[in-house]
Amino acid sequence: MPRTGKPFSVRMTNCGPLGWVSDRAGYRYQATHPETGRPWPAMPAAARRAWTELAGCPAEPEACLVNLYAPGTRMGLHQDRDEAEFSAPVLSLSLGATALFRYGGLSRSDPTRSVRLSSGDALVIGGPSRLIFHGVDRILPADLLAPMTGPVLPEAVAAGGRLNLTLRRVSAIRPA
Ligand SMILES: O=C(O)CCC(=O)C(=O)O
Ligand SMILES: [Fe+2]
Repeated sequence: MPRTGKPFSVRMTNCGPLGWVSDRAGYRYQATHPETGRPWPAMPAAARRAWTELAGCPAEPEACLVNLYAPGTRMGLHQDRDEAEFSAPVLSLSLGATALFRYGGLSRSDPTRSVRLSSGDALVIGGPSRLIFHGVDRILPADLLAPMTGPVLPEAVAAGGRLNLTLRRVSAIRPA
């Protein structure tokens, strides 16, 4: 995290041409993994397809942030504003355990509501809502989940964990 250098409780990685990274210096997008110096892996085809079908944005997504929530982890209320192009939405895809997702308005002090994001849910944060405050209050215990059929998560995700993919356009879209 900026200033402290401590890790977030939510584990993160990226795929696609650009990845969102944070360290003592702050937050930024970059084309390579900060430790290995290697490019991020390609975005899964299913995620790119979801962008084409749901984002309503002709430009390609450039970054896919992968958040891994172990049971007991959360993400504080924040805005996604490290991108240079706010006309493109953030497309969020949820897998695994259900999250209690909180969202409010364009000011931190605006009233908030919460909604459950379950495995397979897609959420578009865009248009006039592109800069709303949002976060994850908690990951619901597995016994509250609807029964899931088949393996939905990689083995590396602990039981009761959640994966969230956010696809983003990072750089300004050039007029055609
Ligand atoms: O995990 C989620 O549903 C939200 C993730 C998020 O807000 C972010 O990565 O910026
Ligand atoms: Fe966010």
